[in-house]
Amino acid sequence: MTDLTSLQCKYDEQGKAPLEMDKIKQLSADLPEWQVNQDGTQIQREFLFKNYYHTMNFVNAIAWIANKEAHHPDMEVNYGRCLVSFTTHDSGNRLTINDFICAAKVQALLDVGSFGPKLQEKE
Ligand SMILES: C[C@H](O)[C@H](O)[C@H]1CNC2=NC(N)=NC(=O)C2=N1
Repeated sequence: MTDLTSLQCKYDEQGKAPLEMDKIKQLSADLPEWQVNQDGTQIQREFLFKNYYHTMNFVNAIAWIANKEAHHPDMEVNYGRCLVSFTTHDSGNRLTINDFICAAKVQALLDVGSFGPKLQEKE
């Protein structure tokens, strides 16, 4: 299967095409920690961090990805928590391939030392 992190968001017809449920299920198998909502319009994951500093470090990295890809998640940010939700507004708030590409890139941040599991453990 294609590694989603190796793809760039698409702004042609493919990037705007809402995904069918079969495709959503297939793509979300690569992102087991993320939840697709019941009607298949949003994918989200909650990330927990030790403190506000680490949370904001992560939020800033997500913002960098979002600006680079021109695809922006909703983020709910608390002291040690960030809820990241992707949907494609330009497609009537449906899921597109771009949501999965960006979710995979956010997920991959956890493999980087300065965002990794140690910083998500409570002190
Ligand atoms: C013009 C600009 O690229 C578009 O409005 C982009 C910006 N970021 C976006 N982010 C998300 N999540 N969905 C979109 O449809 C979207 N569209």
